[in-house]
Amino acid sequence: MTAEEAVAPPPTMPAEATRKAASLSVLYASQTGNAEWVAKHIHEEALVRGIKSACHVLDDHAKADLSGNNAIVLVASTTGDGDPPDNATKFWRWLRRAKGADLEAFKGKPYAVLGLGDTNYSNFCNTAKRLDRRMNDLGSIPFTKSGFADDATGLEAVIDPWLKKLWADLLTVVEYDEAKEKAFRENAGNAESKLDMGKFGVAKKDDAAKKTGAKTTSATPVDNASIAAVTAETQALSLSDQDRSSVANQFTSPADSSAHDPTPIVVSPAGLQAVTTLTGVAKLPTKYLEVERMPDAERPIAHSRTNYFKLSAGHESAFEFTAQSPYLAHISRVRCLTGAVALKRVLEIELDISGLGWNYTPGDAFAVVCPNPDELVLPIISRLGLDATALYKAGTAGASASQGYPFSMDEPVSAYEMFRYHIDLHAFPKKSFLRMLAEHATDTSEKKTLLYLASTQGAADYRGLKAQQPSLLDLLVSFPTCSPPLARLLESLPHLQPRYYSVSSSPLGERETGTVRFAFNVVEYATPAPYHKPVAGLCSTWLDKLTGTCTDRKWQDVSDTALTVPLFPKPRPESSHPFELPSDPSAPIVMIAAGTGISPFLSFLDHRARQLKQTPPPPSAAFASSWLVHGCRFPGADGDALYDTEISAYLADGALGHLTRCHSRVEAPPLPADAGVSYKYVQHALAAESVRVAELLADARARFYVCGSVAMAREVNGALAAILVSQGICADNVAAIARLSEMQAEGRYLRDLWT
Ligand SMILES: Cc1cc2nc3c(=O)[nH]c(=O)nc-3n(C[C@H](O)[C@H](O)[C@H](O)COP(=O)(O)O)c2cc1C
Repeated sequence: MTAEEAVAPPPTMPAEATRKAASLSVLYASQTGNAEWVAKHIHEEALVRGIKSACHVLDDHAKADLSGNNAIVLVASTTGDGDPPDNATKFWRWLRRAKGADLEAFKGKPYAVLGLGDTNYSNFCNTAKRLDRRMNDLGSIPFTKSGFADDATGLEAVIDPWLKKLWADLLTVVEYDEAKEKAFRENAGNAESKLDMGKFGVAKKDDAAKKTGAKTTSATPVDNASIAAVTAETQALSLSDQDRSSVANQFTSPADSSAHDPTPIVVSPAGLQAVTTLTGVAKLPTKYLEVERMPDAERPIAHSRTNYFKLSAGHESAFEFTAQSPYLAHISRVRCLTGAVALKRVLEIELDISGLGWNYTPGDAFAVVCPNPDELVLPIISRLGLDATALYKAGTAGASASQGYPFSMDEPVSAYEMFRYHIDLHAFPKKSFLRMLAEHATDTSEKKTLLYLASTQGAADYRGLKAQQPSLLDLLVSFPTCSPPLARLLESLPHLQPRYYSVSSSPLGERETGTVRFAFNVVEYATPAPYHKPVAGLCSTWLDKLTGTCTDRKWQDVSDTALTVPLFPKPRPESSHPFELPSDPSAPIVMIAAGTGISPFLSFLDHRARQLKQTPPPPSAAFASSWLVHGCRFPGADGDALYDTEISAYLADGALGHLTRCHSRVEAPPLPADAGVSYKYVQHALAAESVRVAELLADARARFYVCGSVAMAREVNGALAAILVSQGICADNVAAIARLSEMQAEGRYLRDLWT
């Protein structure tokens, strides 16, 4: 989809809507921080442009005074399987029930919608599209075209042009202070999107050149020759071909290098060499934050590490715990679910949550608030010339209270705490961030490279940058003369987001033992060729190290009671069809999973196994029509067929009716003794069992659950559609896909997916 196609048809403001709104309300719904970041920057820029603006998360819509004379900008992402983010669930509930004056308030209200989504998922930008429809139905009037940005191709391809148009259109519908708006425009050296590379003059002998031994240039004004010279520096600054191949060799064996070793980014010299003028250069982020170091105040790192989350107050109910104020759960046990031939280790951890008061349901999830590793945090702090223990207070320059901090700064925070607990150090660098870095690079060649990456001409290299997945440390190492002030970094970098995990245990067990279990892959991979940089998953690596890099298949008690995992329960989605067992225990269920996608199904099966031991137990045949289809790579004790022992017991006890195992890396898959037939991938198993699958698809009581990667879910969806056609239930593929969408809407086809 092109940026043009991602935008809805042009709106028409009726003639009567000529009175300008007195203020702006920016509302956002965001699961992992992208939409929040965009919304807060719209709000901050509005303030600087002299617009009376407030910014709130959708669940706090009451604070936005929607009944007032305001224009609304809505920025919303989509999560789950087309679901709204957790921080919009209360808003949807309110909107469904709202009547009278609450609904009247939307009539004639000017609004704009920006959606963030990912076309890898089937319900692209569903939240924003639903919001758009609802606002329209309520009589609100779009004052600019809706934008739908796609994470699969790069959010900025849509967001940047949408923002440009937003500002032009917004000023026609909302009052603003003309002097401030004029000052903003005049200060637009920052906002200039067309840059003559010559205006940066010549490269001077600088630290980078000294470091790399590169030649400096002297030609002025800058022409192609000097650009070429700059390129030579850039090349030296990055990696030569020889370096590149040695880096590649070095990183083909990730064990030899650490995922946190600083890695200079690679920029192709050819692109930079060709340009003399840059166009479409991203705007600088709005400056709004003032950060002050508190004199003679410091907090030792050791103190921060043991006490940081203890500063948060205790809570009465489980859902009062949040990312800022998490519950500290002790680790009781750990085990490794995979054997020696598995390509990825899968760990299961048991946590003591006896003090949390969380009555979870099988299929629920919780968030782990993981810190950044010290191997990254400390070099960044040192590279920026900051003192890790120094305490800082932040505020905004303007009188109006801003909510654009990367985290709550009501209390002083040390530099160490900011970088360890709050800032996402692996966030993909936005073009506006690169522009900001350019502003603070003293070396000409670094400045040019950064501006080039933030421009239209640098688009291919910018994509290359994405493929390299640079950390903040990688960027700072690649541009050694660049030292942005702390305030600019805090404005530009997104929050560190918690990571969500499905429970793999039953709440019936939790009530007995006060524990919850969850399973996860220890994420390790290398970036694509030619970079081959080792990457480690942030949270899974932290949990792995915390529990002593366990390889034992048997549960290991964790005796160190100081080891805690900060967490909070994920609120149940407002959706009427949560990922949970049907209330009728005899309703047929088909659970389709690959890898650790089996976790919520373990929770289902553990629950049913415990129910069978209760008095009175459910009827003996109650769970007979349950079917688990699970895909892994290698079977057996050495492989990664997770939970073999438990699943055999569930089959024997009657908690599970049927099992189909799929083994993708076995040429002629052996049939495990107790496991029925084996296939390569889960979609093959479904296709081979077409008749049975078709009966279940046609059974209004049956539920299909899918958990795992989006890629796997796409194949499963295709296989189910093909069965609907081949078994004569639907006339063609179009009808079959529509039938599956209906099943989703009815809660008969539930998916919990990740990319
Ligand atoms: C677990 C998960 C589920 C997602 N589900 C959808 C989806 O159903 N539809 C969609 O368009 N995008 C989906 N996305 C993509 C996000 O909407 C997209 O990455 C967006 O930039 C996230 O913005 P946020 O950080 O503000 O939440 C999903 C992303 C994740 C991680």
